[in-house]
Amino acid sequence: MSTPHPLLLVDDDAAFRKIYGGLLREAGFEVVEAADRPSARAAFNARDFPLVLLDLMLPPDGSVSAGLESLATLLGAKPGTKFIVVSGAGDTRHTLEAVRLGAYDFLTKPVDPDVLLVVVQRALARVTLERQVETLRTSLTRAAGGVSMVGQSAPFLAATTMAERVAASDLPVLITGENGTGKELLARAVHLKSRRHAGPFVPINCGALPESLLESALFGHVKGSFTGATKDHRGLFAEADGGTLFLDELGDMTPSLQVKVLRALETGDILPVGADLPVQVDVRLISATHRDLGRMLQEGAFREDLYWRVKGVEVRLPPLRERAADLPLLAKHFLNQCAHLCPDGRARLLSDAAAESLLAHAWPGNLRELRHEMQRATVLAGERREIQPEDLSFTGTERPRPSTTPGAATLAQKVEALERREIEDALRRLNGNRTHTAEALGLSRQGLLKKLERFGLT
Ligand SMILES: Nc1ncnc2c1ncn2[C@@H]1O[C@H](COP(=O)(O)OP(=O)(O)OP(=O)(O)O)[C@@H](O)[C@H]1O
Repeated sequence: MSTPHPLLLVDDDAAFRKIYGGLLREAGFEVVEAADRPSARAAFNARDFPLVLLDLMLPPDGSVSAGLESLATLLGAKPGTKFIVVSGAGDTRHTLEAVRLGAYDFLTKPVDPDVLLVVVQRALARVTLERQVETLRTSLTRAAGGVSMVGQSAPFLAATTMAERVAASDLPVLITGENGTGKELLARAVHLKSRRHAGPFVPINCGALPESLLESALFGHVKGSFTGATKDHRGLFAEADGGTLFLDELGDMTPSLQVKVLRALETGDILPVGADLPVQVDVRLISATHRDLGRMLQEGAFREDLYWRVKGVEVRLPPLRERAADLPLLAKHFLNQCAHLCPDGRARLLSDAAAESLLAHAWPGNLRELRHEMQRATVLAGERREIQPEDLSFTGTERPRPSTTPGAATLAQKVEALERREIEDALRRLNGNRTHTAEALGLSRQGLLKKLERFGLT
């Protein structure tokens, strides 16, 4: 992405700021200026500057010792920032002291413009490198145990930090968040960080099976207990013994099954369908839902006693639109994952324009949608090294054009045709009310509007 790097230029000499600020702007930096210590501190605290050019002798007092003290404070607050100290000729003792305190480099006035640019570029390269290392370190930490959860944004880190904290306990965990936000991946990470990590992790989607099948899948059955039960079946509670049972889409469970699950959790006993005697199991429960269980409680659609039993600790995974800062990182992660789809086996890169399109999109399908887009774009880019906006399905200029004809050839075209039909049907059913249609389809209103525009349904 071509956003200019922000740089803070702190000097009380207006002519110096004008000349060198202009030079740096010409070189592609976004330069923020400050003329005294208080305004420098305010600007520094207000945003993230990878680089600061700092004059030590600043108003209000002009004292070097106050300048050094303030350098130490600023460095303490954001140790990743690179400070380049600008001093007058003959000020060696103080510049060396500044370097000892942690300044990255120093320049002596009068500053040679070429030297300034070299020093600034070198410091910036250093910051970039250090940040990349930090990113890799974060994703490697999260990769421990085979689950790689990418992300550095504050809302994502709040969720994973909370999950890490509860992982070691045996408390039940309820993971909430929209579809595709990474709930199952987080559940696996919690399991792998728990004392049960060597035991089984058994996932089941409670919304994918009708009630009777789900009951027998969870609790097992004995041979002959119903037509088709030709042999004993242990059930997933029993399979998860000593490990973790992950109940995905818990909010989709019918009330009568909720009662049975509650009993199993309260007693640690499960009764296979058709069995006379219960079986004891030792299972940690992690559940997930994209539904608002609090509202379901009020509406009587979810049992309160089960709610408190499964909730233990609730971890909310933010939707992708709330973690835009993670988008470039995640896009790169998914592009790397599908490098094998490229003719040369090398991961495709995002052009600046494509990266901007990603940032402008609402991502109703969250990370799953992003992963799908990156796979699709990788294939469409073919021999091209960079992904362009037209490789993305939501830019409206993708190749090949979406088709709604029944004979549509590719999977992507068929999916799009289906999507369009579903939207048209829902709109008809709900008398064209877009808010209700978006709700019924599990989309944000903005997401629906984009699709309407893309499909020419506006
Ligand atoms: N932080 C992350 N880093 C990398 N990949 C991720 C991350 N979170 C999720 N993914 C990937 O995104 C996809 C969707 O994640 P996952 O299936 O865990 O979401 P979910 O919330 O359980 O979805 P659903 O609600 O539809 O069941 C998966 O391919 C998963 O590997």
